[in-house]
Order: sequence, then C-alpha cells, then structure tokens
Amino acid sequence: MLRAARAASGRPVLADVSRNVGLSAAAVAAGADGLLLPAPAPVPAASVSAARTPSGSAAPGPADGGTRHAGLGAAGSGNGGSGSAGNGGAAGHGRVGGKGDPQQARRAGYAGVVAREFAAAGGIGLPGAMADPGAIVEADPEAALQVAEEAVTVVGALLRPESPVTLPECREAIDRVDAALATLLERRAALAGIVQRIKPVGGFAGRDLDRERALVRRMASRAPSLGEGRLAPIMNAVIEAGLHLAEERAHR
Ligand SMILES: C=C(O[C@@H]1C=C(C(=O)O)C=C[C@H]1O)C(=O)O
Repeated sequence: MLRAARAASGRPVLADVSRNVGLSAAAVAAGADGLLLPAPAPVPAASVSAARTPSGSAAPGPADGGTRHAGLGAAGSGNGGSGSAGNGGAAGHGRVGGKGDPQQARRAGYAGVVAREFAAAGGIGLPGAMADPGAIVEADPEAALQVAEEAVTVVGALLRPESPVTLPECREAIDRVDAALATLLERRAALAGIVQRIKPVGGFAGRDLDRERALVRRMASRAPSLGEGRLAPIMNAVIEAGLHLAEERAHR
C-alpha cells in the first residue's frame, strides 16, 4: 500500500510510527521511505540541519513539532528531499552534529530503536558489537547513531528498489549496495569456514564443484541479467576467497 502511494504521488512516503515505534519494522517492510518518530525534545533547527538526505541536501526539521524523521534514503529519482510537502521531505540517515551536541544523546535513543527495528525488518543481524543497540544508546550515543546508519544502509539496500538519475545519486546507491554486499560476503565467508571444519576433507582439497555449479544456477534465477555465465567467475572468486581464508585459519 505504501509503495502504491509512492507510485501514485511520486513522492517519498513517511509512515507515522510516533505512537508506536514497534510498528517501524512493519512500516519499512511495507515500503515506507522514512519513519516519523516521537520527538524526545524540541530540537533546535541548527542541530537538525546536520541530518542529510542521501543526495546531500539538509533534511528540514520537524514541520509538525511533534515528530522526528528516520529514513532509508531517497525513494528514487526526482522525489527526494523537498518532495514531501507538509512532512519535512525525505528523511536522512539519522546523522546528527559532532561530539558534544546536547541533542545527540536524546536523539540517539531513538536511532537505536530504529536500528533494531530496521534490522528486524530485513532479517539482518547487526554486526558483533552492534548487536544490542539499546545498550549502546546508554553507553555511547554516537555509536548508537552509527548502528542506525548501518542498519538503514544495509537493510535499505536490500529492501528498497532505487532508480537514481544523477551521478552522485547513483554512486550513493551503489555504496549502499556495496555495504550490504560486504556484510553478506563476510557472513558467507564465516559460514563457508564452518563447513570446511565440518567436512571430512575441507579446504581446496574437498572442493565440491557440483555444489558450486548448483548454487550459481540458483543465483542466476535471482540475477537474470548477469546470468550463469557472468555469475560463475564472480562466485568462483568469492568461494576461493573463502577457502583461502579457511585454510589460512586452519594453519594458524
Ligand atoms: C562450503 C563448501 O565448501 C566449498 C565451498 C563452497 C562455497 O563457498 O559455497 C561450495 C562448495 C565447496 O567447494 C561446501 O561444500 O558446501
């Protein structure tokens, strides 16, 4: 429904979860471009201006005085930033001003909540030390914001189709995809490493080319433009990197 609303209006759709932040995950999964969150305190315009849209323009402050925005980046070409009249435009990535910003600690609490919800929406675990945004919010508000940015970047790349037009927009979208790819590659290498320890013969010696061909075939159905022919060398490199890493670790 939210995607349909965006398609019809051509503008980012913000879901108001200010009364129930627990609905964030559902809103993101349903296609919200950004979330309206409860305002912890009135935020002066100066500190809000540090929140940026992916295209680099400052996100306006809360127009309604009662909510804050958290977002997944511009919804696509030509509709980011100033497009959503009345609700402050596309939300940024939850960035705030530098260390010492008196608003930061308060906002970080909400960023932590958003990070957790986004991670849940995408089924993605936050990396290691970031696993408990709630704890980080207490200990280190800046780290909490990083968690939010991480979750928004990675989950956004997976959940939201984008159609950027300008070079900077395209590169920002690519950077988000690369962040998701790197996260997945790291996770894949860890899993492949476990397999090497479980198999009777691990490493390059226990290579299973039938399995590798089969996984490339399955991936090609999700990546039809690349197809098996182009995916095969990519996956060969990924698999060999994992095997090298596993062998290196086995010999330590
Ligand atoms: C992980 C395994 O070991 C090797 C690595 C693979 C991979 O990284 O996907 C696939 C097949 C094997 O060559 C496995 O056998 O499943």
